[in-house]
Amino acid sequence: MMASANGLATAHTKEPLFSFGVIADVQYADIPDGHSFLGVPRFYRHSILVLQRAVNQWNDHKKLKFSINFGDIVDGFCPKDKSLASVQKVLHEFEKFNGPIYHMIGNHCLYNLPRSKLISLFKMPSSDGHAYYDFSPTPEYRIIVLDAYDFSALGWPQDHPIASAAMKFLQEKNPNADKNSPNGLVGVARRYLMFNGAIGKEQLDWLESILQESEKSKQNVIICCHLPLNPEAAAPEALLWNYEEVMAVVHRHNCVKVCFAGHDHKGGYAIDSRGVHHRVLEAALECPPGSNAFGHVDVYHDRLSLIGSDRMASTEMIFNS
Ligand SMILES: Nc1ccn([C@@H]2O[C@H](COP(=O)(O)O)[C@@H](O)[C@H]2O)c(=O)n1
Ligand SMILES: O=P(O)(O)OC[C@H](O)CO
Repeated sequence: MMASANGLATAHTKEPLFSFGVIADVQYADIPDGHSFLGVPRFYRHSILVLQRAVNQWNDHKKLKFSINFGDIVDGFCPKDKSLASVQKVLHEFEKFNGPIYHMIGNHCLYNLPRSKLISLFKMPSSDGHAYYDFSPTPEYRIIVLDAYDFSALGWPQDHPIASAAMKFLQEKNPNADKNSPNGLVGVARRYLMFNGAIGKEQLDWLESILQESEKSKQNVIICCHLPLNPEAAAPEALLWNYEEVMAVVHRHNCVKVCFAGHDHKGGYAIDSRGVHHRVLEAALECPPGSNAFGHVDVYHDRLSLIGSDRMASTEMIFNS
């Protein structure tokens, strides 16, 4: 709390260093409403209206430096002859935002289009065809966007060595005939599902080098990944296969303050044993007509403040050090 001129205590009157918009799991498709495997309603046509309202609010805010889309812009039930047009339709809505949009690849994106096509449609600022990248919006901060499907059975041609290795890995971890079924798997082992994936060795090395650089430059780091990295913040079925390996890299350094994710549509929040905040964002797809799930993040030296609309909970994330 701070003392104000009229003597009343007011919280956080300082201007943020910068602010950015967030939205997750739009999963648009021009198909009737449905539900998840577990019976949660999904509103495939309405979700693009949520995105439109997000972009309007982001533009009205006037001071957002950029926005981040946490993946799954089109649903896997989208008829495959409509995949490209549907992805383009959603991207067209994002393009109405008065600033850059940073995208990431989700499993539903990969049910629709190959990763190479998505990387070019999303205009990812990565070199040599990777779907992971980083950028620094102000000297004090760096944002890292991870590719959760780098090592995955999705999105690579079926005869690609990564697809074969990922299928072999899943065979070893999940004995079910349906590799999307967690039946019989216990606790966090329920994450070994085909709709999840992992950060490959090269990407892990890249993450390590970026975190070393950030630490040297005294930058705070925000990690964004379609798949959650913390079991307290998400259902075990939603976790990145090698979340422990990624968090071991993160915890070797002191610079990562917050990890954001999508994928687990109900959303979640936890602070891990090392003080890193994990915020899983509520999905646009599961907003009943007229409701919303998007927000913006105000970034300060010592904290992040997520201001959510409606179904997206607001969260104050104060750093340890
Ligand atoms: N508990 C579960 C959850 C999912 N599955 C399988 O995954 C597919 C996709 O699930 P959604 O939640 O996105 O609908 C679903 O069709 C099932 O094959 C499962 O087996 N058990
Ligand atoms: O977005 P989906 O359809 O892959 O669903 C993901 C699950 O909610 C993860 O538990």
